[in-house]
Amino acid sequence: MLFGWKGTTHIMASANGVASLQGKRPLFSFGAIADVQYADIPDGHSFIGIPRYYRHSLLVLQRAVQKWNNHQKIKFVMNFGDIVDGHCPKDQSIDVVKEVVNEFEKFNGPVYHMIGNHCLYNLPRDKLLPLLNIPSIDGRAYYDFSPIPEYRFVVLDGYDISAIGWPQDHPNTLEALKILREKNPNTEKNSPDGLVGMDRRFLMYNGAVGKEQLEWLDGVLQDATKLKQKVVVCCHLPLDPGFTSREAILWNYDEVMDVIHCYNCVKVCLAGHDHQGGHSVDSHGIHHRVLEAALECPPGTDAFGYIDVYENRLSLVGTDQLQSTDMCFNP
Ligand SMILES: Nc1ccn([C@@H]2O[C@H](COP(=O)(O)O)[C@@H](O)[C@H]2O)c(=O)n1
Ligand SMILES: O=P(O)(O)OC[C@H](O)CO
Repeated sequence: MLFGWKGTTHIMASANGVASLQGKRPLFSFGAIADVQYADIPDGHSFIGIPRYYRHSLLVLQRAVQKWNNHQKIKFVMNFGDIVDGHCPKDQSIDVVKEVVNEFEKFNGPVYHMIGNHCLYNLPRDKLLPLLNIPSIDGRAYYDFSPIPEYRFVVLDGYDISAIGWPQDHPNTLEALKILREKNPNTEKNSPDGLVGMDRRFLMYNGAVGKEQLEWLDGVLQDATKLKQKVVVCCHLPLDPGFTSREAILWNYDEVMDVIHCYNCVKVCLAGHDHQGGHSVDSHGIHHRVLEAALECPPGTDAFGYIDVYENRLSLVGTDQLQSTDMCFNP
């Protein structure tokens, strides 16, 4: 990790950057929002007492869609997961997911969703993925797309190996439970108590990328390299421990980054889940930007943005809580 910031401490940086950021038109732009976690319930707070505004988050999303539509040059929108909160009454889950998806669909263009732990607390994969329009075989929720020939987006499924979302006897559930048993001795598998350093990520609300998905990722990056495409990797769970809470990272972030670091095509990794947000640049010059959560915006404030994509940088233009960030790289 070379530099970064977390929460409100912002360190300006231009590590592998570019002399002038002015004067060029973006190749394209896309909208971004994370952790809407809507539920029709009164305000509450996280386990450590951070306020959560379950109803207001839908208003944040509505204002986001309005802004993206008014902008007129937003090509698509990325939703970084956790569309609905785990506290949503379960008899409302399907309707609430539909309601939030419907708000996203008011955007005049494609919307790409990814799954988060809270989505999976509400619905199993076979119900959830069709509602989110995630193309899927056997419940897998990873995919890629290329908005222009020069760029490829890879959406990872961070709950591929997970104790939530798969049937209880599914091999992926069993593999996840084995990992949790080995790595987290607490009875409450969401508790990091007693876990040291990076081991604090072995919590039930996180997960891992499985072997098949890793092989798929390798193939996509090989192909992108052949096609001279730059790649943006998106995942609900952050992939870099630089300036992210250790309790929020993908279990096998190291294996995923080992694959990514075999190539030069990945320039930026984007994530949600760690609600306070952050930005780091890893040892290979890859930017990791974790987006601040819509759920934790006090009423009247926002956390969404859009990203202008250039040949040599991604420029995140944030609203209110979502900090603007320039991510420069060698093209
Ligand atoms: N230090 C912690 C943090 C969390 N937990 C457990 O995880 C659940 C989810 O936490 P949120 O902050 O996302 O609401 C929480 O209900 C606890 O069960 C914990 O044990 N210790
Ligand atoms: O979105 P939650 O409730 O799973 O919270 C995740 C934590 O913020 C990870 O640190």
